[in-house]
Amino acid sequence: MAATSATAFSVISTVSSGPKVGQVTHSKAVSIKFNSKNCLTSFSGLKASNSVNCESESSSFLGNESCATLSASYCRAIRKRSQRCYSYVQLHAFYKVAVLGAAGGIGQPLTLLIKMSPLVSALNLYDIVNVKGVAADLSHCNTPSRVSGFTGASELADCLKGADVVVMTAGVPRKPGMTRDDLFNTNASIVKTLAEAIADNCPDALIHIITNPLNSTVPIAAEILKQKGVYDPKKLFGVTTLDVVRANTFVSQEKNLKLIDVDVPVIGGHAGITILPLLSKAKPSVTFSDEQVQELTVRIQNAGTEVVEVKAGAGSATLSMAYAAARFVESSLRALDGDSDVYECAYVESNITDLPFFASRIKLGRKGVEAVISSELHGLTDYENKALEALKPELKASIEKGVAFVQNQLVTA
Ligand SMILES: NC(=O)C1=CN([C@@H]2O[C@H](COP(=O)(O)OP(=O)(O)OC[C@H]3O[C@@H](n4cnc5c(N)ncnc54)[C@H](O)[C@@H]3O)[C@@H](O)[C@H]2O)C=CC1
Ligand SMILES: O=C([O-])CC(=O)C(=O)O
Repeated sequence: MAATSATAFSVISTVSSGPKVGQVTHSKAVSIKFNSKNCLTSFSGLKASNSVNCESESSSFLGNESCATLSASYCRAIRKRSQRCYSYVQLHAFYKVAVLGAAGGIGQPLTLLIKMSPLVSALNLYDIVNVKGVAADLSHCNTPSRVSGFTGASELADCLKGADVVVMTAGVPRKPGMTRDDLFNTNASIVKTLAEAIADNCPDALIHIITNPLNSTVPIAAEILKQKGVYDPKKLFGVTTLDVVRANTFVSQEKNLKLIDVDVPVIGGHAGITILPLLSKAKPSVTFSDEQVQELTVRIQNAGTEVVEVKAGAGSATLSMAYAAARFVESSLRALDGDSDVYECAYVESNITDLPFFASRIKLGRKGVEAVISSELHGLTDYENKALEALKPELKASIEKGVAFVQNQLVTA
C-alpha cells in the first residue's frame, strides 16, 4: 500500500541548531525533500511513493555534490512542468528512536535500515545480550544518527529517555508446528516489563509493537500503560505492515503489476484467519476469480508460517519484517515531522468494529493516529464479509487473553 499519496512537490530548506534530544553533534542540516509522483525513488525504498530526501551536510549516501545537482536539476524540471515548486525554511526535526530486542533477527537489519533514515538523530539499541557489539558495528556507518547500545535492566531507562519512537521486537520467534499464540507465555512477560519501562521513561513516545502474538501483546501493552496512567491510544501500534508488504508483493506478482503501484489494505489482526487482505479494495483495481481470491488470501494469511517452515527451526521472518517495520518507522517519523499525507495499516485501538483493537488503514499525524479509516470496510465482497465475521471471535479471544494476563498479574501481586 502507498504509505503516502502526496503529489505536491516541495522543497524544504531546513536549518537546525541540532538534534532534538540529548545529542552531541550540532550539525546544521539543510534538507531538500521531493515528494511527487514523477520523482526519483528514495534511497531506502521505504516510502511507497516515489521520493527523494537529501541533506546537504553529511546525511545522504549520494554525497553532497550529487545531491545538490540532483536537487537543482529536478527542481528546474518540476518548475518547468508545473510551476508549483514551493520553497520554505523550517526547523527540521531530528528524532530519537529506541529499538528493544535490537540484537535479534529482526532487530539487527531493522536498526541498519533506521540508521539510513535522515530523520533520525539518535538511535538507541537495547537487548539483554550482544547489543553493544551490534551498536559499535552500526555506529561506523556514516549516516547522521548517533548509535548507542544499552544492555540489561539497569540500562533500559537510559535507552528510553527522550525517545520519540520505541520499536519493540524483543521476544522469542516461532518454530515449525507452533502458532503465534504458543509464544504467549514467554513473550507476554517480556512485553509487560518493557511496556512498564516505556511508561516510566518515555510515556509520550509512539510505541510500535512487533512482538508476537501481536493480537494479544498490543492489548497487554495498553493495559500496562493504563495502569501507569499514561495510555494514549493514538500512540500505541501493532505493526502489521508485513501483511501489507506481502499482499502487495503477491498481488503484483499475480497480476504482473509494477510493485510500487500496488496497494492492498489488510485488516483484522496478525495471526492466521485474523489477517484479512481486502483484495476487492486493491489499487490499482484488479479482478480475481473466486478461486484466486481464496488462494491469495490463504497465502497472505500463511506467509509467516511459510517462512517459519522453510527456516526449519532457525526462526521466523526477519528481513522482510525489518523492511516492513522500517517502513512503518519512516512513515511515523514523516508524520511527526509534519507530512500531512501519511497512511498505513496498523493494529490499533479502534471503534470501526465491535472489537476494541483492530487493524485497518489509519492516517498518521504529529500526535500518532489522526484518523482510523472506516470507509474501506464498506462495500466488501461476500467473501470478505464472511471472513471478517469469522475472524472476530478469534481476535476477540486473543485481545481478552492479553487483558486478562495483566489483570491477573495485578490480582496476584
Ligand atoms: N509483527 C510481525 O509481523 C512479526 C513479528 N515477529 C515477532 O518478533 C519477535 C522477534 O523475532 P526475532 O527478531 O526473529 O527473534 P530473535 O530471537 O532473533 O530476537 C529477539 C531478541 O529479543 C531479545 N530479547 C529477549 N528478551 C528480551 C528482553 N526482556 N528485553 C530485551 N530484549 C529481549 C533477544 O535477546 C533477541 O536478541 C518474535 O516474537 C516474532 O514472533 C516476527 C516477524 C513478524
Ligand atoms: O509467523 C511468524 O511467527 C512471524 C510473523 O508474525 C510473520 O512472519 O508474519
